[in-house]
Amino acid sequence: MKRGRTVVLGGGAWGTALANTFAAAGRETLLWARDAATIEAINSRGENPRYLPGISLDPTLRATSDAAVALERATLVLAVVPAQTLRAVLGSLASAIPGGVPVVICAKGIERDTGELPSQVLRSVLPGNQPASLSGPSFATDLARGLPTAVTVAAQDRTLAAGLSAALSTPRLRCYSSDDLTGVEVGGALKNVLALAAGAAAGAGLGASAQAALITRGFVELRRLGEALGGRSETLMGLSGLGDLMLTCGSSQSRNFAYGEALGRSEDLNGRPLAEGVATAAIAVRIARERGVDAPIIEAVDAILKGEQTIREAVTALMTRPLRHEAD
Ligand SMILES: NC(=O)C1=CN([C@@H]2O[C@H](COP(=O)(O)OP(=O)(O)OC[C@H]3O[C@@H](n4cnc5c(N)ncnc54)[C@H](O)[C@@H]3O)[C@@H](O)[C@H]2O)C=CC1
Ligand SMILES: O=C(CO)COP(=O)(O)O
Repeated sequence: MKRGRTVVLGGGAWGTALANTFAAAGRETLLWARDAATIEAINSRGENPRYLPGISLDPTLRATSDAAVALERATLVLAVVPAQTLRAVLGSLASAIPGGVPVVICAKGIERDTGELPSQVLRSVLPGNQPASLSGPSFATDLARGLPTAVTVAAQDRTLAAGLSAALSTPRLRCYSSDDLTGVEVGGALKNVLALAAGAAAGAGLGASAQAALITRGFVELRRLGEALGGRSETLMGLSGLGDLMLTCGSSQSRNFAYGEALGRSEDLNGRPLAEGVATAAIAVRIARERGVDAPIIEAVDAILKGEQTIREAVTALMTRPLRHEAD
């Protein structure tokens, strides 16, 4: 793949952390953001106090709100805005994104209104650009602090995926390539729903045993739904499925886990940071029903979020389901 300018769209926690990683590795990188104060803070003080407070960014990282100038010479674009805003953001930038340039989506979610995965959204908005997805266990604050991790970069075309993995890997970010775009996207989206469940169990004080049982059975649902949508089992067992599940279901550093925890403690949920799993839970339930996939934990998460069920009621319902063979 031709090496040139990487443009990261989105000045939130993950967009800033990724752009910072590439800049620190000496790659020509430009961060596009809409918030003037964020751009000013990155360019003049090397920090993003709103999304990555207390972290010093690489002095070479530059940010701009001028999409036309940023994207003019882009050879690679990363879309790092919330999944539910992806269509609007890409739509507004469509004329500035050069045709043929791969667009790597780093959002984790399923579009609530359509049931489309981020790559499907991209295909409908930017038919002249090949979609790819970057997903795996990777807290923005870890990466921004220079801590190492490994993720998966997927594209339908195996050669493109391998090229992207080489282009995006740095000494701190090891990118494995995959041609299972659907599996990688579904794994990243559904682990957020299960992190809400794990957080709610922790917040409600259900104990470590329940937590482990919930995550394990939740992972069965992630695999069932992922495979029903066309993802491969081994992908869902990889960094973007199991790997990210292990990370986000075990730490309050995850915004989804922390949201679930607050829910479990009956705390006020207004004004909390982004928790992608909330929107994804609703559409995942619809997709599971349409495809005849049994997903009781995902259903319970959605029902609790909608106030249709209490955590206590959900636990009783899950515990009294007909007994079954584990592997069925
Ligand atoms: N924060 C993390 O540790 C990780 C996040 N992700 C995923 O990355 C995606 C983005 O997450 P974060 O950056 O953490 O969220 P964030 O809440 O920190 O930032 C979101 C950014 O998107 C921007 N944005 C929202 N709507 C926009 C619009 N209409 N036009 C332009 N910009 C808009 C906001 O201004 C903000 O800069 C999510 O799907 C998340 O699941 C993936 C891996 C790690
Ligand atoms: O996806 C993530 C880590 O891999 C971040 O998870 P949260 O969005 O729950 O913070």
